[in-house]
Order: sequence, then C-alpha cells, then structure tokens
Amino acid sequence: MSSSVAVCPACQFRALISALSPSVRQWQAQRTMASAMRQRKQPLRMTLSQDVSRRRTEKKAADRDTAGPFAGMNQTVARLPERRAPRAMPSRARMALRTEIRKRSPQPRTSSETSPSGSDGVETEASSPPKKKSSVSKDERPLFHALKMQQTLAPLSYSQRDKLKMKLDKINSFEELGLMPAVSSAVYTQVLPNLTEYVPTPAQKLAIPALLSQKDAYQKQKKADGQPNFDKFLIAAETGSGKTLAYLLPIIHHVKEQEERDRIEEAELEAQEAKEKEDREKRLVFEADPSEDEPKIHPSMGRPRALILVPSSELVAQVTKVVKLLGHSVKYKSAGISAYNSPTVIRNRVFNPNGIDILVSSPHLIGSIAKKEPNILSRVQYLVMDEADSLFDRSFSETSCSIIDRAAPSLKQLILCSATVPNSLDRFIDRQFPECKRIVTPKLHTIPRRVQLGAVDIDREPYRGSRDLACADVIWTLGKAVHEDLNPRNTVKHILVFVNERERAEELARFLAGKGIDAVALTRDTTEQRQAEILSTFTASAAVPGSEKPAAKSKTKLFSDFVPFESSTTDPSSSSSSSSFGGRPTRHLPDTKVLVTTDLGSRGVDTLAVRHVVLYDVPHTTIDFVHRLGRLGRMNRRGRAIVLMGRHDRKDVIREVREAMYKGQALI
Ligand SMILES: Nc1ncnc2c1ncn2[C@@H]1O[C@H](COP(=O)(O)OP(=O)(O)OP(=O)(O)O)[C@@H](O)[C@H]1O
Repeated sequence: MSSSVAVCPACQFRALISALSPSVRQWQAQRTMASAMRQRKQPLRMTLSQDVSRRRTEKKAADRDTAGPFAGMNQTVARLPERRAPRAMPSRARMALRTEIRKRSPQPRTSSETSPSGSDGVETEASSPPKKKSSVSKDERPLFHALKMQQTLAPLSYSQRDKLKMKLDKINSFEELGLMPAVSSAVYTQVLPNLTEYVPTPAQKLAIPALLSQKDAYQKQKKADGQPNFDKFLIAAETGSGKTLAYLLPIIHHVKEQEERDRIEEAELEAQEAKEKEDREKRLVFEADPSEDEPKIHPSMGRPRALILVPSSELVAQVTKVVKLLGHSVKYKSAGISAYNSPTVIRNRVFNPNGIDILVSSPHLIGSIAKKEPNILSRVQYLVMDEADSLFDRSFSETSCSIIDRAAPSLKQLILCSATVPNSLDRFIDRQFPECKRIVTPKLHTIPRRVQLGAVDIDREPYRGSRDLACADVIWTLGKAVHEDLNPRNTVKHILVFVNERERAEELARFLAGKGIDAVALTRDTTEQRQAEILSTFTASAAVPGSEKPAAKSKTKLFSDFVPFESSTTDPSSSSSSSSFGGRPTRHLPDTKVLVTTDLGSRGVDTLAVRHVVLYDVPHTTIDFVHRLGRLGRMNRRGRAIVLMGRHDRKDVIREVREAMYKGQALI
C-alpha cells in the first residue's frame, strides 16, 4: 500500500541533495559556512588543501595533453607543448648545497686560482669539491647535455686536477712516501713481484703520506660536545688505481708502530708484575699463588686494531689476499671473515688465542658479531670503509654508521675509499664529517683512454632487435679476433658481460652456452665456492703491464654506430656460423671464457685478466658506467668495451660517455 502522507517539495529537494555525492554535500556545507560568516561580518578564512604539496601526477598531465576528439574543447588559449629547457638549472637540493658551500668558503675562487693545500700537503680544500661555476673551466661542461639529466657525480675542478698533477710528478718511488722499509719492500716482494719498475700510483702518492702524517697530529682529546675525536679521510681515485694499497700500507705501518709501543708497555707491565709476585711470595710463603692458575689471554684476542669493511664477500676475499701477502714479510696477524664462512670458522679466526691485528669483513657481519661481542670494536684504531658509496647507501648506511659510532672511542682514523663520489655521498660526508680531508686524484671519474668503447645497434640487421643474439655475435667476434696479449701463457680471453637485472644473468648465460660459448653467471645466488672459482680465473693475470700489443686501429670513425667487426665472422646468418646460432650448438668458441654478471662483478673486483667488457644493457647512471668500464684498463692495460643499444636506449648518453672517454674528461 502506498503512503498517503503528502511530502512538501522542499523536503523532497533536501532528501535528494543528501542522497547526492559527497562533493555536493561538501559544496553545500561550504556555502552554509560562508553565509554564516557573512552574517557575522567576519572575513572568510581560506584554508589550504591538504594536498597542496602533492605533485601533479604525470598521468594527469598526460591525460590533459592527450589528443582526442574532445582535446581542444573549452580552451581559451592554445595549449602548445612547451619546449623543454635544458637542465641547466640545478635542482633545489643542489642549490641549497651550493649556497652552503658558498657560505663556508671564505672567498670566491676563479678558474686560475688553485685550492690551498693543508699543512700536511694534502688537498684539504678538496673537502668541499668546488661546485661553483667560477672554479670550473669552460671546456669541461659543454660536452655533456644528456648526462646533465642524471648528473650524479660530484664535480672536481680542472684547476685542482692540474695542481695535483704537478704535485704527483715530484714523487717517484715508495721510499719517498715515508713508509717503514719493511712495508715498502713487502710491496716489491709480495704484492707486485712481477714488475720491472715500482712507481706508486697517484692515489698512493697522495694518500700514503697524508695517512702517515696524521700519526702524531692525532689528539685523543674529546670534542667540546663530548664526542670522541678522530681523523677522517676520503680517498677518491679512479678505478684500478691501487686504492687498496693506498690505505693498507699506512695501516700496516701504524699497526707495526703500535706493536712496538705495546711491546715496551708490556715489558714494563711484566716487570711490574714480576716484582709484585716476588713481594707476594715473600709475604705468603706457604700459600699457592692464585695468579699462576689464570690462563693468559692475548690482549688483542677478538679485538682487532684495524678493521677493513667492504660491501661483498668477493671483496672480503680479494682484500684479505693482499693483507695476507703483505703479512708474509711484515709480520702481523690478520684474518678475513664473510657471511660465507661458518660460525666456527669465524670464531676461530676472530678469537684466535694469538690475537688479531687486521680484520677484513663486511658491515652486516661485523654489526651482528658486535651485538653479541661488543669488545670486537673496542680496540679498533683504524677503520676503513672501502667502496664507501656502497657502504653509505640505503642498504648499508645504518649498519655502517652504527659501527663507526661504536668504534669511535678508540678510533684514530676513519678512512672512506671510493672510485665514485656520487652527490649523495658528497652531501653525506659534508653533513656527518664536515672536517673530513679529501684526497682526490686528478683522474677521478674518468675512464682511461686505453679503453675503447664501441656500440652495436641491435635493431639493425642481422639482429633485428634481439639483444641476446647481438651479445652472442659480439662475443664470437671478440673470441675469434687475434689475441692482443703477447704473453704466450695468456691464451684464454676473458669477457665480462654486464646486465642490469640479476634474473637476466642466468638466462643470458644459458643462451650463450646454447650458442657454443663458455659462459657462466655470477650473481648473489651463486654459491660461495663457485663464486671463488669463477672469479679466480677472471682476476688472475700473469701478464706484465706494457706487454700488450696496441689495439688494432679502428677503421671506422669514432662515433660510428658499430665496432669494427669483420663481417665474415660476425654475420650470424652466414653459412660459417649458422650452426652456432640455430638450435643446438655444433661449434664451440675456443679459448674464451665469459662471465655474465651484475653490479656484483663491477665493484672493486680486480679483473686483471679481462680485456673485453660487453654492456648488455645500457647502464642506468654514469656511476655504473665508471664501475663497469673500470674493470678494464686496470694498471695501464688496454681494453675494449662494447655497449648494445636498442631503439629505447639513450644513444645520446652513450655518445657523451664515449666522447668524454676519448677526451679524457671526467663524467658527471
Ligand atoms: N704501484 C703499483 N704499480 C703497479 N700495480 C699496482 C700498484 N698498486 C697496485 N697495483 C695493482 O693494481 C691493481 C688494482 O688495484 P686495486 O684493486 O687496489 O684498485 P682499486 O683502485 O681499488 O680499484 P677499484 O676502484 O676498481 O676497486 C691490483 O692488481 C694491484 O696489485
């Protein structure tokens, strides 16, 4: 039965309004409030939207600009797409940083001026790398247009670089660096026994005297705010420039000196104890001496003097090897522990009853040991953060910082070391360690001119967009080319292939194996033993630097899109190689070993045996370019890199990187 009650039209309207969408209700509420305000004769207060700071999403912008049947409707002005201005304007963060640096530096410098060096001869001014336009010479910027989009690396002016070069020319041997003779002779006999001439690298020439000169300047007094005081250094030098020895040799020098001081102290203590014992024996003739039953514990058991932290287990093994080699002639106790070692092995190495002087490990492992055994950090005087840009990135930063905090009371030197100084690390150091002394080499962020970079367009025939096929073809071509190494023992070619995604590495290695190539993948999923096996073949090199033939002269122009491959060997569709590119491999590429890897293989791994790198994917940033290409050209060796580029890749970025390499300029 329908209701016979008559409903007035006003009530009906109100019911309809309340059923409408919330936005209408909101509008209604605003109107009511506005009229109430007006009645009270008060000005209407505008409140900001909660979303005012939220950025307009790309999608919305894209929607508005999409062409379509209604795209031009309700417009009073023509909305022509704006021409994008080049990214010359620095970001807000960089502007803030520049302002801060400007405030801190006493006088604006011009390009002709050089930075004042510290009292110890170190380029202490580099502690705030010049970022002002005035200190950057004209010819260093115009090169980069595409790279400005991602400008990730902290700049260093060319005037500073020139000044450093002049300083470096004056040092010619390890003896001039101030190391104790036993340490410098260990370099000749243990680490670099095959060299005919021993000259420290620029990183070593600058860093070793700087780290040594601090030994007496260091003062153990606390800061005004009660915080422990210690010296902070950043060693920033190009890849393959011997940074490991640059920080290790001064540390060994310090450890040996400290050992001598400890020996004197111990002798004094023993003499005092002997005297006390004698007195006791005189007093208690008939009682047993309880101190005789106490087991003697070495003071350095589980408490290293120097701690070297690196981001991966592979690097732990690599650095430990150098530490052990030097330890053969300069006697000290050292160990390396990584997550791959069993708890028993770790315990035996760290808590060796004979003590430990130098420990190499990763932050996560030391962090977890320190939770149970806080004493592990209680005697650390020298703390090295190798690959500092990794150790202070998001995945490591918290652990790394907490280790520094725990070690701080006993710390004398904190040494950060890196081949790349991204803007993020630069800012972090400015914030956390403003008094950090920066030791920067003139070639920081450059890729050696000994390394050639070629590009292969995968969209061209015969690859037709197949990156895998292009990669296999490049490897076949490199594998079949004449070996550039004159050393008859180095007959096997080692090629590194870098991919951006970990998952891709395994797939690609399988694909290459299917094409008759001896390829393996190295990722975080690879077992420890296998990793060690794989890396040993890529890092060992019996070749003496300089014993290489110069690379064959390129027949093509520098910026042509192809590397100069001989078509007879490269064309996968040709009869000679068709068998290897179709289905099951019937041919095998001899004397060529290929390692497909990710960033894991690009950081710090001393790939002396590698002459060729294939960049399967275009690296995301210049930092990746520096590290991946940095596996080549190590210690005056030559190398060739080939980047595979498709239609979606940034060809302009590749072109600029290649041009910078050719001109010997630093990437940005
Ligand atoms: N003075 C020197 N003369 C010749 N070779 C050297 C010298 N110092 C170090 N080397 C060798 O150079 C190679 C590279 O050294 P190291 O691994 O320390 O470089 P790096 O600067 O740490 O590289 P990365 O930045 O890639 O980690 C090593 O094989 C090392 O033995």
